[in-house]
Amino acid sequence: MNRTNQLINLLKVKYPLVQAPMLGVTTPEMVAAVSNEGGLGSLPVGLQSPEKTLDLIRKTKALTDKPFAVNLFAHDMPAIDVAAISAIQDKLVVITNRYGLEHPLVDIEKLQHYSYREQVEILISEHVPVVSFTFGVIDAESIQRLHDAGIVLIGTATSVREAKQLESMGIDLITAQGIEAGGHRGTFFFDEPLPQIGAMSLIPQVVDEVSVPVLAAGGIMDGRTIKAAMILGAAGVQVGSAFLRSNESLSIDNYKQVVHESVDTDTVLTRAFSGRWARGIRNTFHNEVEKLNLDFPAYPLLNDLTVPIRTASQKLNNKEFTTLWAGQSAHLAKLKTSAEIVRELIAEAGWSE
Ligand SMILES: Cc1cc2nc3c(=O)[nH]c(=O)nc-3n(C[C@H](O)[C@H](O)[C@H](O)COP(=O)(O)O)c2cc1C
Repeated sequence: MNRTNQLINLLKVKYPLVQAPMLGVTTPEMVAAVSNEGGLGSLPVGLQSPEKTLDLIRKTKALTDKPFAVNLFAHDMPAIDVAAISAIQDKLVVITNRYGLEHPLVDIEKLQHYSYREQVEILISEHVPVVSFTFGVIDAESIQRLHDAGIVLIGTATSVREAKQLESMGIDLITAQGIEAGGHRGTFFFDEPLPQIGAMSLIPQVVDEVSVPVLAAGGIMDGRTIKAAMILGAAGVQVGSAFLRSNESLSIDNYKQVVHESVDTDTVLTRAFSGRWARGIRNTFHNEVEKLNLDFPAYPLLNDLTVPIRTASQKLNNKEFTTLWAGQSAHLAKLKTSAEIVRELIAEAGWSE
């Protein structure tokens, strides 16, 4: 069986097309629309409480009876150095004051402890068919429990070394995330410089080194890029930025507009919002935080500190103090329904014939 058929059989989908999980952008409506069209929608629940996770899964199930993936963040919570984090918050307040932005302060002593382990129980009891994850590998016991429940696992790799690590832990499918990709890098080996490998180089090298099917991610926006990824050896594709401007996207109007007007050089990698490297369209917040020369705390501590700033910015439809995560090809994203986007991708890829 070729790798695409293997992937289709594993995921129980009609087409080898996965909508990338995009926390803050993806809605149950987007996930269901993609799955209903024969692709695999992915519901992001990284950093969400068990209650919210359950609610989102149930909302999605109410909209589709097709398989969809639920996406976790596979990191552990770091220890919190209250004094150091408070000092960073003080620096952020100077910025927001200067721009007259509302900034409710975070009580650092009460920062929530996220653990994907609590979510694993919900995924099992809700009989979720596919679980994907980023920011590392979930622990061996969780892998075993999810596999015992018949759940297919997809991990994210940004280098051959990470892909091999995922395969060695028994992960069923690997998303090879090129440097073009919007949002956070899935990188999880921190003993080497950040891998910055483009999809064109990453996909064939990962495909050569692992035996499980590989999903290509990063810069895939249309039939041309799908076909290129498949020629490079991908079994299927994972598409994110193409859905940024969809009707079902949570992104504020200004975000959709700036994505539309963006050019190839507008996105950059930044640690400004979360302490982890992520690709988005540069704005005032990036520039101001970069000037601070912060000693970035482990994820998600800076993320927690910037949530109120982003929320305030979004309320005002202000694009300067919120995340504008987008891939290098985001300019090609279309203002359509998610179902229309999927149908177009399938037709352009030549899969509907
Ligand atoms: C707005 C946004 C949010 C994202 N959030 C997540 C997430 O929650 N989990 C995840 O695994 N990947 C996340 N990603 C990365 C995507 O899974 C995927 O790698 C990327 O979108 C592919 O590149 P493209 O944007 O060029 O299509 C996000 C990407 C974007 C653009």
